[in-house]
Amino acid sequence: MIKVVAAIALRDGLVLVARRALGQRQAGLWEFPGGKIEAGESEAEALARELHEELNIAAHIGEEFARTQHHYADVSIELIGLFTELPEMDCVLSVHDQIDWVPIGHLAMVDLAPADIVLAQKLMREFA
Ligand SMILES: Nc1nc2c([nH]c(=O)n2[C@@H]2O[C@H](COP(=O)(O)OP(=O)(O)OP(=O)(O)O)[C@@H](O)[C@H]2O)c(=O)[nH]1
Repeated sequence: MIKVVAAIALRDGLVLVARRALGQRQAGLWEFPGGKIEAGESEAEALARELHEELNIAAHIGEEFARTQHHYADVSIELIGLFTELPEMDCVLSVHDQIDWVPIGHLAMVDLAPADIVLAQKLMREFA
């Protein structure tokens, strides 16, 4: 089971999603940005590192929102969503080709990675 941390960034009823670029696993699908936890890292440290690597931003990582497990054909992941505050600055994309702030209530219409659907449903229940 691979542990993956993902940013749940909320602002004025919107949530941040990012689209995986061509050449990535699950290319074209949207996700909450983040990545795998490396040896010796806490969940928050891993997410801060990933957001710096992927979006070139220094984020403040907060409490856990939710965690869920998903079994893909070739890999099983535990996806851990952590509330994240992003600075008001432009992101520089590397593994994504687009980012968007979408109304939380519209998450059902976003083409999300399958593992993310449980988190999206909880966001819609609690914040939409
Ligand atoms: N970051 C992220 N990964 C997700 C989400 N949902 C989901 O199924 N995943 C999957 O979890 C895995 C995380 O991999 P990643 O590619 O983002 O992580 P990483 O940067 O550490 O990977 P790498 O250095 O091995 O390329 C991928 O298989 C990705 O498709 C999500 O919301 N955020």
